[in-house]
Amino acid sequence: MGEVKVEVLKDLSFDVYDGEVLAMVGPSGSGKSTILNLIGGLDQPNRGSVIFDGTDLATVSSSVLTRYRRKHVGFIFQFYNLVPNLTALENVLSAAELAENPLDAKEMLDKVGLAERADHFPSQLSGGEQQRVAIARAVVKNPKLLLCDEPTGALDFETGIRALELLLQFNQDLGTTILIITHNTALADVAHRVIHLRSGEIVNVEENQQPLPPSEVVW
Ligand SMILES: Nc1ncnc2c1ncn2[C@@H]1O[C@H](COP(=O)(O)OP(=O)(O)OP(=O)(O)O)[C@@H](O)[C@H]1O
Repeated sequence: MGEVKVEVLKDLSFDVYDGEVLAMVGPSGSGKSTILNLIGGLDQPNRGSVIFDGTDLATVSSSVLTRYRRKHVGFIFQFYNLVPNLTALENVLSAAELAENPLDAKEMLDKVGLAERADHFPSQLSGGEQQRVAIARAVVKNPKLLLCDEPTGALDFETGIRALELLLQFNQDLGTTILIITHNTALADVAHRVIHLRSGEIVNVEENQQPLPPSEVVW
């Protein structure tokens, strides 16, 4: 940033295993979003590599990166990021149309319990419902990787649990690898592995021998 050098991630190295649910937890500013943006192909690092199935995302062109995002990555954001002038179904269809092997958009809306609300616009849906549409939109592409940035951050406790349950259901049914970044350490209890970050460094990696079902998580 001009004269100011901001070193965000330092000597950071980790693997994400196929089919796992991995949580990255750390305080504000620890670098979680930066990591998600690198893995999601939204940013490229100044140094180092980000390897997905043998391809180093750090060195590919922006069009290769676009294809990578389109084909392999589903994003879920804290504030849903639905397109306001498209209905719930159209939001899901818009993602399906970009994908090579999409799942059925109506079926995905049904799986998140919103088949009846398919023709409603985001402004006509509650926060939890909007997040469920966002989950359907991310999953309909049938991506290898679901990247979730504080997926329960804007939801009340019960609605947050419901969103978590849906994510884990897709992990089980489709084998989708899920990476959740959060400052809420309670969310980490549902993950298979947890990486703890502080100031751009990994301070600890733990394996949850018995991940909790979302219904038993409390925050
Ligand atoms: N585009 C940028 N330019 C300069 N510094 C940046 C940029 N993006 C992030 N940073 C800095 O990188 C560090 C990590 O930010 P990041 O957003 O990855 O953290 P985070 O753990 O996701 O935080 P939060 O939980 O608050 O979202 C912070 O010090 C931030 O100021």
